[in-house]
Amino acid sequence: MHPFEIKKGIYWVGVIDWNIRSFHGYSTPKGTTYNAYLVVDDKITLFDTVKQPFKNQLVQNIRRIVDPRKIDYLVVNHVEMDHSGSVPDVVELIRPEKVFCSDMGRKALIEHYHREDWPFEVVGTGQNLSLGSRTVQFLETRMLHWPDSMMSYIPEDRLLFSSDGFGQHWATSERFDDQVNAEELLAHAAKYYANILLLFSPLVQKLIETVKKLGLQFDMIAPDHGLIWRADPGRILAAYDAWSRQVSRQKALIIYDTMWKSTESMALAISQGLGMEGIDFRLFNLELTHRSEVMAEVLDARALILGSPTLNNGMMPTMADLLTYMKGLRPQGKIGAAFGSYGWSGEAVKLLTGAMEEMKVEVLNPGLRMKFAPTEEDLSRCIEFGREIGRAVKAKA
Ligand SMILES: Cc1cc2nc3c(=O)[nH]c(=O)nc-3n(C[C@H](O)[C@H](O)[C@H](O)COP(=O)(O)O)c2cc1C
Repeated sequence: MHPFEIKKGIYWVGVIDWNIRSFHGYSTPKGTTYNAYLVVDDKITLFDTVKQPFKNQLVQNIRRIVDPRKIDYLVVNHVEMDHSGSVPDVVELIRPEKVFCSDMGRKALIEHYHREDWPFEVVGTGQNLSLGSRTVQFLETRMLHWPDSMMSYIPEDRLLFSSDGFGQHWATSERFDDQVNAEELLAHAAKYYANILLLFSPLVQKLIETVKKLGLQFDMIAPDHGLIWRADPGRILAAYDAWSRQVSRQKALIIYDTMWKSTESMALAISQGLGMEGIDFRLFNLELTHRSEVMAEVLDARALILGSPTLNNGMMPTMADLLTYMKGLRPQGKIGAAFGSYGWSGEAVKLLTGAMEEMKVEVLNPGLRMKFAPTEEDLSRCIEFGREIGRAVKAKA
């Protein structure tokens, strides 16, 4: 993909990764982009690089605008290798006067690439760098989502290079929010938030406060993945505010696995009960749905209803996988309950209940266990179980 001028003298020089399908446990069925940006001013400055196998494409893009050796500064907003993987080659090629990064960024770059000799210049919130007609204001965003993370704001252009914040894993030929379907874009941004930033929600709240305190205005928010927000940057800021406050709606998820469909028939009956109470619900069979798709739905759900048959005195491995993943992402303010079929010892429901308690989910009841295939009467109990959860969902509003 050719470079693209996003504002006068400011270029997207990133690359599109159409083929990536998995990102540290996160499914990326539609690929991603690694965005890097070049600001041509008295001091020519490159903001971030790309994943190492794409370094030639990055350099080609830069060459279409300037001779890479004319670049004066490199800013590393985030050290994770999808953005810094090309830093060693780029530093070798451009020989920058300075490499700007946070204090933690300098440490992490050395821990990754073992080059203490690079011309590091450590910067933090409140520090400004003049590029000539423009200024870069650095904004440290520690643990959003790594200790080294920072963002760079150019007040003259009201432009924020937001690193991994406000990103989406979505490979497109379009570069801006107004060129794609708005709902689809927001869904990608929500999935990204739920799978990468959810656990840092209190820090997102702090960032929103800092942005307000500093009076930063945005014409454009340019993340390191996906599309650039220019039509209405306020929309993604408002979404981050809601997601980080973990605002939920009257929605319940029934997440389950099943070997011989008894747990599945319980799931369907429970969903009938939820429907009778007017609750939006979604069913996810974990054999068919990736954990990261489930997390995207967890974001605004109020109830988590987890089902597993007992397998070898435990729960299904897909459920254990989801619980490990979800626990790390720390969803808050949920209510929940467990269910499942069993044959003789029936431990799964208790294990699911315990896992939810560990995640601080407000567990509504001890759960519903049924021996082998449920009878009609059993299914009526499942419907009532769903209704009880539905009423709790409404009461929590
Ligand atoms: C390989 C295997 C291991 C099982 N282990 C247990 C067990 O340890 N304890 C138990 O109560 N039931 C056990 N069961 C029985 C299932 O829990 C029971 O068949 C249940 O109805 C399956 O629910 P499903 O139709 O939703 O898969 C096991 C079944 C299979 C196939």
